[in-house]
Amino acid sequence: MSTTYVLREVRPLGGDPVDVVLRDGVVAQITAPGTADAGGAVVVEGAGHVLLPGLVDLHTHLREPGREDAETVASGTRAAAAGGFTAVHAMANTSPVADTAGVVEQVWRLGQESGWVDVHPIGAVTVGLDGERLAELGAMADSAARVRVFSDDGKCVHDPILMRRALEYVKSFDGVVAQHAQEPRLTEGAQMNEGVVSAEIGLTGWPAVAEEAIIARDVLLAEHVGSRLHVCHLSTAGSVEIVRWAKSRGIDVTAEVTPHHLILTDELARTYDATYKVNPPLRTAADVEAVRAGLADGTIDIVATDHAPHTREDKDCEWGAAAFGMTGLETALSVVQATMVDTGRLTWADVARVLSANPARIGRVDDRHGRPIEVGEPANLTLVDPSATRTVVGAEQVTASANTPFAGRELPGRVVATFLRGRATVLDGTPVEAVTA
Ligand SMILES: NC(=O)N[C@@H](CC(=O)O)C(=O)O
Ligand SMILES: [Zn+2]
Ligand SMILES: [Zn+2]
Repeated sequence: MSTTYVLREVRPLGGDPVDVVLRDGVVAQITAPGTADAGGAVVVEGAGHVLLPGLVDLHTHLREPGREDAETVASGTRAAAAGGFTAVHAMANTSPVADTAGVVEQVWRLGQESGWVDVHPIGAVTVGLDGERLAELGAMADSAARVRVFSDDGKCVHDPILMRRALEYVKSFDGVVAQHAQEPRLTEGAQMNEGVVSAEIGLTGWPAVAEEAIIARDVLLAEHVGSRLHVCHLSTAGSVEIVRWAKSRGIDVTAEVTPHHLILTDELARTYDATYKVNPPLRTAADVEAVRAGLADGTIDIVATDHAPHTREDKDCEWGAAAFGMTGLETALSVVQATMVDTGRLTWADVARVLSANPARIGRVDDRHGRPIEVGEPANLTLVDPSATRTVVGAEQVTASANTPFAGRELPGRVVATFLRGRATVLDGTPVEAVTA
């Protein structure tokens, strides 16, 4: 017998309060506030709390296999649940690279065993991420992991003929190529955004054009072959303009922005604290405004965390030697609330779209995730207290790594509870131990 939950006086998508009953893995009942029968059920008091579909991350680095010292599937998915997620797509830049059916099935199985969220492995586009030969995309698609998203993330598929072939290939199984848009020659030795700050502090710059040139090329390739393209972690005002133009032409492109690119700027590089070293780099305040506007008007489809855990040895060193990347699963929703909801640019219904329904659709897991909150739907849900505030402490994060850029910052909102198919993975803001699938 599974536990029945009554979510008392919660506000689905920020709307009017209702009671929501979860039983046998689904939303069993939605009734007037205070009226659901609590007999035999666990009651979660939710007055003022917003109920969202479980969040879906299209871009998570879980590091297993290969860098279990930074994160494992178990620790990363636990962090995901704490952040309100019920599904994550695990990037392929592991060791070995997830470029065969064997490796994606291994990650898929580890996800099943973890039980915190559904793990959907992303397959590499090229063998070993080396940009030279296409990986066995079809074998990964047909595997038990049912891969639909392919990416060499961490590296750009820069050879245009390989990119074209990949876009053509994924069409046969409704897949998508998620591009890490970085022209390699324009970014050799790059350490941060190219601009006023890089010139002043003397770090090698990563120019906006290196991102924009690849996105422009790829939307044209996607149009030419009639395929589906997804742009990872878009970060510049020019990139937003190109995607807006491509969509106006009917090109089948979707785009993501990370929480950190919605709030942080390259001014932080002046600290020389490598926590702020990330790829693509933090950009200018004008870029931050442009990506917020692009997210608000639908040019940017989703927020994806690009959760990139790294060990202290790889981050607590001089800027030039440090790894690129920052954690994000446990702060994503709060950053979206701070930058987009509390500023009046998105409603909670919009948040459900950009952090759940749209990523579920792009990753083709929308039969289970990103669903409307209705009777009979799978109970993949997250309950948020938007009036709470918290100060982020790196060492208190659930992820196995401490490289959060928000340490010491006060952020709004707190994930109170997360449910995966009606089972609580988080209650009272704390992961529920001993979960099994
Ligand atoms: N974002 C990063 O700075 N790093 C990512 C790779 C990537 O997303 O490009 C990583 O794997 O660490
Ligand atoms: Zn990337
Ligand atoms: Zn990434």
